[in-house]
Amino acid sequence: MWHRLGVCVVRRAVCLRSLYTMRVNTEDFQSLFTDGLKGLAEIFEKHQYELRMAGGAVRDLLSGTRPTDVDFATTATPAEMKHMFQNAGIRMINNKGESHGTITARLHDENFEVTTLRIDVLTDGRHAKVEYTTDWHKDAERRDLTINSMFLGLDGTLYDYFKGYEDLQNHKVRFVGSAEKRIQEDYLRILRYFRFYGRVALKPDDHEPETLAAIRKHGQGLASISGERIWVELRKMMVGNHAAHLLELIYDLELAQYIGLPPDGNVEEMKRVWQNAKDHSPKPMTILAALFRCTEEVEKMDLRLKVSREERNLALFLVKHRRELCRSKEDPESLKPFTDFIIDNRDMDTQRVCELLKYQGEEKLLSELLRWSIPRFPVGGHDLRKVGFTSGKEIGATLQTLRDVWKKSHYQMDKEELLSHLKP
Ligand SMILES: Nc1ccn([C@@H]2O[C@H](COP(=O)(O)OP(=O)(O)OP(=O)(O)O)[C@@H](O)[C@H]2O)c(=O)n1
Ligand SMILES: [Mg+2]
Repeated sequence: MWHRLGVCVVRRAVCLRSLYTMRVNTEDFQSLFTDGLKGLAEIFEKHQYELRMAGGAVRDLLSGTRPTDVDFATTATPAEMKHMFQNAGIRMINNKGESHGTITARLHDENFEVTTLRIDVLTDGRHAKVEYTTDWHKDAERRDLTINSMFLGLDGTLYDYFKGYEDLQNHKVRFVGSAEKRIQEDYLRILRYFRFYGRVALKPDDHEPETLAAIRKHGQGLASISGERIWVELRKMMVGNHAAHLLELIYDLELAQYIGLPPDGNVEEMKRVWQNAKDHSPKPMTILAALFRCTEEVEKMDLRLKVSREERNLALFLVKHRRELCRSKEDPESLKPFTDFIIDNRDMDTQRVCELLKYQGEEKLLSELLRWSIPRFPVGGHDLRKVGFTSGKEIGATLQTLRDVWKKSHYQMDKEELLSHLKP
């Protein structure tokens, strides 16, 4: 499979502190060389600082996907970079990253984030105090997973200090060195592990026992991580492979309570819902909603994770309506209970009901609803005034009656037909 992707063009194994190098020259790699990147490469070369792609982008390129954003690493310090960019008249933006070694340069309308190689000298599970280095191996060593610890030179040379490429080929997710140590440096890495497992592993439940033991041992550390960061990871995990297995594992490892999920979540229901929905790109919240037994649990989760208003409303909607808003026993093929519900609740978007159908595993009704568009009720207050109604209260009540008639007609009746209902 890897050869098909055209990754291995030249292989040269160089034994240098167990460094394994080879050349990458895929179309995706070549396509990254925009005028901006060429300019960036030139200026680093001119000043004889090394510049390599780092982390996630290298992982993505080696697994045959074009990275959405590329982080760069360099031997130049932030001060050296600033000096170099200033002299070359290159604009730098948002200097917020500078304190942890990142400079963002803007070339040909493109931003390039370049981070100085570093060692984490002090970590508290959330933040790190860093020291700059020119040692690539040391920078790789402080990264979370072997598959995220590789660098790629702009000439295509892969620098792989911890067998990340081998792990990627074997679909293995492993921490760099000691899992316990890496986790204690940043507890969010527990969720990152799950997220990347969903991306890389072929089957569920193929974890290294030591990794799971380390996660179980340090799970409580997640309590100190901000809800926003947790939700970013959890949401990405939910759209990857093996999401139900990973959520169940979160329960088995007793992590749920630290990340805003109900400690006694309904895991069996969640697994059922995942089976129902997995082929229909369910929203993360559609699957999570199955864990909640009542709306109070949704509120608690929201307090911790600060999900978007839309996500919160979806969870509340599913928990409230998952049982009673369902296909009718008499006419199971009919979409009508669902479309009536949408018509009755004018602020209800069709999407939310689509998520409900995914939750319930109603494939056929789902594809029908996706093709359905909300019909417009053809009568307004002014129409009733025209035919002699004056009292607002009466107009309101009559409109409601006409709405019911219209619904019974499967939204087929036009204005004239509906108004004719008013006449004796
Ligand atoms: N808690 C973390 C977060 C990040 N990293 C390192 O920083 C790189 C960049 O981090 P980030 O952009 O957050 O993740 P990516 O791996 O690039 O994944 P994505 O594709 O989601 O951006 C990672 O590859 C990894 O080497 C880490 O070691 N520990
Ligand atoms: Mg990234």
